[in-house]
Amino acid sequence: MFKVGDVKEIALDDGSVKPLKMKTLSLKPLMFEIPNFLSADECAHYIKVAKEVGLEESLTISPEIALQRFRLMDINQDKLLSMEEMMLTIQGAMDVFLDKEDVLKMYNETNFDQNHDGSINEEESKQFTPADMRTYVEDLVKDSPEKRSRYSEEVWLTDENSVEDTIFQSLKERIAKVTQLAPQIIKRSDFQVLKYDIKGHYNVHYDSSQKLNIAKYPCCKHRGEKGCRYCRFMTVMVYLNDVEKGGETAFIVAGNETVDHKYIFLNQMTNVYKECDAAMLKVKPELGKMVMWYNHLVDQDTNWIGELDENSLHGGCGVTKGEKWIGNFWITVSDEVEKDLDSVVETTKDEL
Ligand SMILES: O=C(O)CCC(=O)C(=O)O
Ligand SMILES: [Fe+2]
Repeated sequence: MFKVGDVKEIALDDGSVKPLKMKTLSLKPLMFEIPNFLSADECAHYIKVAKEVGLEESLTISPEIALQRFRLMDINQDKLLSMEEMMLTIQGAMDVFLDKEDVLKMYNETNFDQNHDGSINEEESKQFTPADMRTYVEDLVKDSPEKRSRYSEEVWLTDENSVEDTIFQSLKERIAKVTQLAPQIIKRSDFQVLKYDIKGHYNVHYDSSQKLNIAKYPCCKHRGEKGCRYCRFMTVMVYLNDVEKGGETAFIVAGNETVDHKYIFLNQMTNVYKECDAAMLKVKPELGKMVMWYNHLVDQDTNWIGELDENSLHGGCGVTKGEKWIGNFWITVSDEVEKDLDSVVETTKDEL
């Protein structure tokens, strides 16, 4: 039905003269781009509102969880933590991507590697605590934010802080039109503005959650809710400015037949700050351009949100000149199409 490279015209009913041009970028994940989805004025508007509401640093792993996760990863179980294993330990616990030189420097500046052989044996591992290592790594990334898994600032634009904002309301209508989803589903999704400075980036991740233990972890109704999983069926992302250099969005395994997570992890392929060029598909940030993709496959029985699409792994490459602003619209649904359709009816009733 879709073919990579195909362009489909979508006429808007809002008086726009030109139809939008939607190009298919990939089938795995199913992904499209629409240039000039937002005008320069609209982009400037979101940047202004984001600044007014106030941006905050984007976080990944909280310091408490980092401490819990610090179990030394002796992958080959030889009771010795090699350089690579130490790099993966720090990555898994703190979402920080060190290279060999950084680990050697850490060993030189601390007493972790007492016999100076470049690895940590059982005896040495008992001489320091996870907290010692965390303190060292936290200090290191203060000056080297490019080693973090994510370096950006963000703000959420919600109906509370933006309900009067007609530009924001019209964006939702436009998204409903191009995604062909009910406006009410779009309405309860989340919109976030992100800013990246130089060295800003976001290493590889999924925007949604795996469909494990559905009964135990139902779809979250609200962002930040605990004990649930993200059901972000689609991501709609708009670039709000032209980036002088860098800042592409990288889909590292787009179009691949299989996705080997172990290989990706062990080879540090998730580090798009360093490995951006290795990605299968890269999208260049351009003012007003929108990209949208499905984070999930379609369930054959329900015709609604299915398994996570493993090919949707992606990240934001490092900004090397200028700054980068984007808007993310996460289309959030529930597991059951009936529930979603009911809520559509409910919301419509509320509005009458
Ligand atoms: O900055 C980008 O290009 C990607 C951002 C992203 O993946 C996210 O915010 O979830
Ligand atoms: Fe993302």
